[in-house]
Parts: sequence; C-alpha cells; structure tokens
Amino acid sequence: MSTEPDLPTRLGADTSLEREVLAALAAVQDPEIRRPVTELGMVAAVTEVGDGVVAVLVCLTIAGCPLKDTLVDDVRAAAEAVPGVGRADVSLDVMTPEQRRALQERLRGSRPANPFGPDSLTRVIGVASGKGGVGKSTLTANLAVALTARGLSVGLIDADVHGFSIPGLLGIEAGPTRVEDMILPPVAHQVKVISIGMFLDEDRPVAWRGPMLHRALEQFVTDVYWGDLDVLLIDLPPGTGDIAISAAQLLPTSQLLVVTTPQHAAAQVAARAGQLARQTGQSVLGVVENMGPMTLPDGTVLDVFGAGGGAEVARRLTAALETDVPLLGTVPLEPAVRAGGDAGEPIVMTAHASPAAESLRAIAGRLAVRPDSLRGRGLPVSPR
Ligand SMILES: Nc1ncnc2c1ncn2[C@@H]1O[C@H](COP(=O)(O)OP(=O)(O)OP(=O)(O)O)[C@@H](O)[C@H]1O
Repeated sequence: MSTEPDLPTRLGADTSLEREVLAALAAVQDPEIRRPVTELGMVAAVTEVGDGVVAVLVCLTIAGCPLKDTLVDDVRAAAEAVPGVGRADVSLDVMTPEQRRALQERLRGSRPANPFGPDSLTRVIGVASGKGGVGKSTLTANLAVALTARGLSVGLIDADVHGFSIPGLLGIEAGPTRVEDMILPPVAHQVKVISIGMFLDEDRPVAWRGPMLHRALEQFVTDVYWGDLDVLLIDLPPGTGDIAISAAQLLPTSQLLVVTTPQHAAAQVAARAGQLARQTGQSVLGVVENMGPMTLPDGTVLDVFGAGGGAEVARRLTAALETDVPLLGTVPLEPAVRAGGDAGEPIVMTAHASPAAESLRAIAGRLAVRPDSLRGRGLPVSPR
C-alpha cells in the first residue's frame, strides 16, 4: 500500500480517448522536477471537446514557472501523438497552496533531511584549485554536462562565493522555483544547478562570513529537491577556507578533484590541496591539468603556460597523502572553451571534434566509474 499522500486533483478522464491521452502524458516529465507530470498531480483535466480535439489543463507549481513553455510544448506533443487526436489545446492553471503542500510531501517522501549523508549512493565531488582563474568553474560545468551525456543524473552546487560563474557558463537565466519551503533547481543541459548567486542582488558586493556560507550550503543540501543523483559536483572557491570545510562536513562522502594549470607553481598548488584534504579528511580523487598545450591552426603546439604542472601536482600529492592521486587528464588551452563558456554552451556539447572537448569527455568517463568502496551496492543510474 502506498504511503504517499494523495494529491488533490480535479482530473476527469472519462472517454477512452481521454484515458489514452492521460496515459500518454505519463511520458511527459516536469522539466524541473524530472518526474512524470501525471505523478506530480499537474494534469488537472483531459477533456475531449470535439472531433479529435482534446483540451488539457495543466497545473503549474507557481504562476511564473520559468519552464512553462517547454512543459506546454511537451504536453501538446505527447497528446497529439495519440492516434485519434488531431489537436490538443493546452491551458494552464496554478496549484493551490494545498496542492503544493501535497506535492512537497510527495517529493520529500521518506528521504532523509540530508540526502547526501554517509549512506548516500551519490558520488559527491568537490572541485578545488590552489588559486583563482585556472578554469575550475569552466571545467566543472563541462564535466557536469559530459556526465549527463553518459546517462547519469547530475547536480551541481556553485559554492564559489567569489565567482558565481556557473549559471552563466551553463546559460541559466532563470532562478530556482519555490514550492513551499522546497527549492526546485533550474535545469540546464540536463544538469540541476543551484548557485549562491541565484539568491543575490547582482550589483551588490558579497561579503559573506563563514556561518552565512555554511547556512547557505546547508540549505542547498537539505532544501533543494535534487531527486536521485548519480553525481553531485561542487564548484568550491579557490584555495582553502570555510566553505570547503563546510562542504566536507555536510557531504561526508565527498572527494576532491584538484584543477591546476601546467605552470611550475606545482609545489604550492599541491601543498594547498594537500592541506585542504588533511583539514577536511577528504580523499583526493585526482588532478586535472587545464590550459595545457595549445595546437595552432598550422599544427604548431604552443605551451602557453608551460608543461608538466599537472603530473607534478599529482606526484607531490601522492607522496604527501601516501595514496595514489592520479592525473586524470590534460585539457588544452583552446579558444572554443572560452567561447563556449561565454555563450552558456559548454564545449562538450557543441564541438565534437575539439581536443579539449575530447579530453573533458575522457575525464568525465573516469569520474563516472564508481569507487571500489561502493561496488556491489548497486548503481542508481536514473532514467531520464
Ligand atoms: N582550456 C581553456 N581554454 C581556453 N580558455 C579557458 C580554458 N579554461 C578556462 N578558460 C577561460 O579562462 C577564464 C577563467 O576560467 P574560470 O572562470 O573557469 O576559472 P576559475 O578557476 O573558476 O576562476 P575563479 O575560481 O576565479 O572563478 C575564463 O575566461 C575561461 O573561459
């Protein structure tokens, strides 16, 4: 017997065509929540109004739902694909507070307050760097998209209080949607994203203190509806600091991924990353070298930022932490990487033949492999 609360619904589907349309709508997912609209109580009525014409009334979670056009298009397409339906007219209504509460309860279900606690099967990866400007956010955005392309369900927390660049890198303009005290994160290129920047006035400088950051991060973990994630990436601020410690406390299974350039500041980067790992008790999953050798149109290879820094950081971390810290890959310096970031379209989804895109996909492939400690516990790959 289901223990889930009943969603109040005014659904009426009496004729066989109406029932067939309703069944077809079970294939339509809410673009933010990523569960069937029928299961979420969002289809309020399906009515056969004339010869081959059906009217579908959809209830939005909030009036200004940023993805309502996508939802309307998806509902119309699914309804019009039913044999016998010539046209589907989709109209919109908004859930009542009572319906929203029921939806929240249904989504929360029996989930623990912190879905990323010690028993979580989600792979949590904090992306860190020794200093700013090494391309950490660009890499995080690209890796997130590359992981979704492998069929994984991916979430991304932008915790880089000094940057907040993730929404721009993924082309996100909409803010999150609130359903009572639950936050539905915007979804871009299949990645669920939340950023402190989404809750701030763009023009006001940020002077956050440790406890405020901790509280914000805590809310991202407990109040955001993440659904079942295979991977959660966190874009950490550069260097060591409060937020990295908070992230490690709130996400006890998280591991660190260290981004560096090939420059010979390797000793310093390794020392900082090592210090962070020791401070938080986290393991370092590996090192990614960004802004590596660039290939010019005539085939000449230019080491703009030198070479070998990534391997050196990996070697030093391996020695310092007394455990294998591999170099997971080198991403070349490539104008298309920057252009993709500026356009909000990560290069992994656009430039198929680009060496940088290929390297990023290969690194994502290595991250998608489960650590030994989780083998045998089942891989919760969620169908999308
Ligand atoms: N492989 C690359 N090729 C070309 N440009 C790159 C590459 N990686 C990053 N960039 C560019 O470098 C700049 C810095 O990148 P990004 O903002 O991702 O760095 P960051 O380490 O996250 O910085 P911060 O932590 O200070 O926010 C951006 O303009 C980005 O487009």
